[in-house]
Amino acid sequence: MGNIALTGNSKKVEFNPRNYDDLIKLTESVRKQVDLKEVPTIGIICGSGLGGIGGHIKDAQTLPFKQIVGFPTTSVIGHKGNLVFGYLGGKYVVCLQGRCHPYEHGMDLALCAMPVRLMHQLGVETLIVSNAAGSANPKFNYGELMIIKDHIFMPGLAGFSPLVGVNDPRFGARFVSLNDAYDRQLRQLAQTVAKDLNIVLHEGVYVMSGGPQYETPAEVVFYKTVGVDALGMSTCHEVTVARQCGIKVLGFSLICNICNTDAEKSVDVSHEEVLKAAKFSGDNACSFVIEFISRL
Ligand SMILES: O=P(O)(O)O[C@@H]1C[C@H](O)[C@@H](CO)O1
Ligand code: HPA
Repeated sequence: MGNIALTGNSKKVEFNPRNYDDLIKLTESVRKQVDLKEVPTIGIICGSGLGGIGGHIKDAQTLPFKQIVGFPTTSVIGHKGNLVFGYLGGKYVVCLQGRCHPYEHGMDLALCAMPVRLMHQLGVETLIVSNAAGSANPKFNYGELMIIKDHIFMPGLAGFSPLVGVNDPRFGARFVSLNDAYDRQLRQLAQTVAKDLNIVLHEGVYVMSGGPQYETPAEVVFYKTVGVDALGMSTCHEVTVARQCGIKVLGFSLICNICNTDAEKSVDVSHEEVLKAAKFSGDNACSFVIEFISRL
């Protein structure tokens, strides 16, 4: 997998993630730096520690985020910060090997969801989005996978939506329906694939907190009470933008820790633990994604 040399203008240029023309310029700069073999109709976003998915891509061309003027950076360990193009499960894909979290970028949700708009410009029609998450469901075990059937977007509910601000209609509708945000047919296919691969696959509700702090036991109880199964700090802003562009979404969480609901118990959660779980179950996640793509 070779890196692509920086071409073009290295001068600092203003980039406004809410400006459609800026998105087109950024897309052109990606096209200039990659020799696209086909239209990538499938996009993948790798969650914490799940970048190994990108490592399975054949005939890969890798473009580091930092070589794309305007692209937000990622500083979180377990997120390499590359766009990888190539073949996975026999299909031509674009993979975000690592993501930009809103807590790293002053809660600029539009900036952090911009890579989804880029994928759309490049031709993506189906997005597979993944994350590492804590579990609030006693039936879920460490290292298992959960398909997201619905989400609660806490920052979005509090006014931090990537769609806040003047809407250029070229991005999509002003008011976006998030019914069926996680495509039912894709979820059914995911269940079939997991069964055939003998992988445990739950289905449940994912909540995105702003982070970067993990939840208190009282917050975990609160989330459990409102029907949350998995807790994380990403994904919902990306899915919101994907739905605005009309991209179909499959989302899944890798359960990396079991969330504590008892303030009398001392239970630490750490990013190291999260990465350990991702390493432990990363192979399952990779096989699942590859097989899923091959059946699309
Ligand atoms: O990118 P994801 O959502 O997988 O990252 C999770 C949430 C936090 O960024 C971090 C916490 O350990 O991992
Ligand atoms: N809470 C929020 N985000 C997370 C967690 C968690 O318990 N585990 C991994 N990402």
